[in-house]
Amino acid sequence: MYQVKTFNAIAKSGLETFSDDFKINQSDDPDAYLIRSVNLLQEKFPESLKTIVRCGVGYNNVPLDKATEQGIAVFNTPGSNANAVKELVISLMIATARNLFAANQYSNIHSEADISQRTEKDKTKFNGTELAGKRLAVIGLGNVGSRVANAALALGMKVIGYDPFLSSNAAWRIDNQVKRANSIRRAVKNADFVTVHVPKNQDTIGLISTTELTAMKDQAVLFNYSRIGIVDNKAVLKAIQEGKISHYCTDFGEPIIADQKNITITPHIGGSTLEAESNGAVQGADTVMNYLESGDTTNSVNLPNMKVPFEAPYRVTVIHKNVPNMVGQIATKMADREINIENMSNAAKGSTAYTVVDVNSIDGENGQNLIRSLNKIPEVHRVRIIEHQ
Ligand SMILES: NC(=O)c1ccc[n+]([C@@H]2O[C@H](COP(=O)([O-])OP(=O)(O)OC[C@H]3O[C@@H](n4cnc5c(N)ncnc54)[C@H](O)[C@@H]3O)[C@@H](O)[C@H]2O)c1
Ligand SMILES: O=C(O)[C@H](O)COP(=O)(O)O
Repeated sequence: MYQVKTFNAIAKSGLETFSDDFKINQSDDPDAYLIRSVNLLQEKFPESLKTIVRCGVGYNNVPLDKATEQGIAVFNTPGSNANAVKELVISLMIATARNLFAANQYSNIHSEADISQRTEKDKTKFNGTELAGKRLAVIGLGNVGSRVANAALALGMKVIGYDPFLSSNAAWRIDNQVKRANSIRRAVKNADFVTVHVPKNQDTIGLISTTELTAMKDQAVLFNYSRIGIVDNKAVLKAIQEGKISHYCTDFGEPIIADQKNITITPHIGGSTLEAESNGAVQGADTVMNYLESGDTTNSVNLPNMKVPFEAPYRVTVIHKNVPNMVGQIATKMADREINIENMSNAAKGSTAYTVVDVNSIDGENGQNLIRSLNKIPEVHRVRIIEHQ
C-alpha cells in the first residue's frame, strides 16, 4: 500500500483516480506528495518520500536540487491548465481593449435613477479598439503561449513569438502564420499587446524590465500570467505612470502595484477552472501511480524522462549522479549476487542519471542486500525494487 499526502486543493476527480493500492492521508511517512502551489522550498522531506507531483505546471515552489540529492523524482502535469490560462488572457485582452474595467466602474458610481442621459453623453470616454488587425507579441510559445498565439490569430490579430528553446511538440502546435522573432526586443517592437508565458528560473527573473518596456510600442498592454518576478513590477509601474504602457494585467499581486490606475491584478486564477483543476489532478494521480508502480519518469522535471516496458517480474531503479562507471558498478553488484539482468536502460539529464534494470528473480533478502550495497556507492541517491503488479 502506498501513502499519498496531499497539499492544496486537489480536485476530487484526481483523488478518485487512485487505485486501491494507494491511500490518501496525512501520513508522516508518505511515498508521494501531490501538490499545487504550496511552497516547499524550506521543507524537510521525510526519508520515505519518493516522488513529488505538482498538479499544474510551475514548479518553482519545489527545491529541485534538494529533491534530486534525496532521490525524489519531481513531476508536473504539462498542458493541464493551458486552455484555462489562454482563455483568461484573451478575455483580458478584450477587456483592456474595450476599457471594460473603467466602464464598469463608471456605470456603478452614479446614484441617479435614470443615468441613461448621462451615459449617452459620456460613453465616448470609453470608446475602445478591436483586437482584429492589432499586433500581439507572445514571449514563450509552450503549452500556454502557443494556444494564446493561435487564438489571437483566429481573432484576426497579427502574432509574433519569441522562444529560443521551443520543443518540437510545441512547434507542431503553432500556426504557421505566427511570425518568429530572434530576440525579445524584436518581438515586442510595434506590438500592441505583449504576453509572457515562460517558467520562472534564474534566466527569466526580470525578463521584462526597463529595456524591454522601452522597446515596446507606446500605449502597449502587458500581461504576466507566468510568475511574479519575471516582469519587473517596479519598472512596469514607472512605465504606466509615464504613460508608456497603457495597461498591465497580472495574476501575481504585490504591494508596489496595488491600487494603481491601469493595473489589473487577479489572484493567481490562471489555472483555476473546474476543467483545468480536474485535468491536473487526474494527470497528477496517474503520474504518482506510474512512477511508484513502474518507475516511469515521463514528465519528470529533475530526472531524464524514461518509459521502459516493464516485462520482467522485478525492476531495480537507481537514481544517481551522472558520472562514469555507474552502470558498470550497478551491473557488477547485481552479478555478485547472481542476479541475472534481463534488460538495462540508462539515461541522463544534466548532472543526474537514472538506471532501470529488469530482472527475473530477486528474493527478499538478496534484494535488501543489493539495496544496501548499491546505497554504499557515494554517487547513488536512491535505489528501489519494484515488483511487477
Ligand atoms: N497563472 C497561472 O495560473 C498559470 C497557469 C499555468 C502556467 N503558469 C506559468 O506559466 C508558465 C508557462 O506555462 P506553460 O504551460 O506554457 O509551460 P511550458 O513549459 O509548456 O512552456 C514554457 C515555454 O517557455 C519557453 N521559454 C523558457 N525560457 C524562455 C525564455 N528565456 N525566453 C522565451 N521563452 C522561454 C520554453 O521553451 C517553453 O516553450 C509556467 O511555467 C507557469 O509558471 C501560470
Ligand atoms: O503553474 C501553474 O500550473 C499555475 O500557476 C497554477 O497554480 P495552482 O495550481 O496553484 O492554481
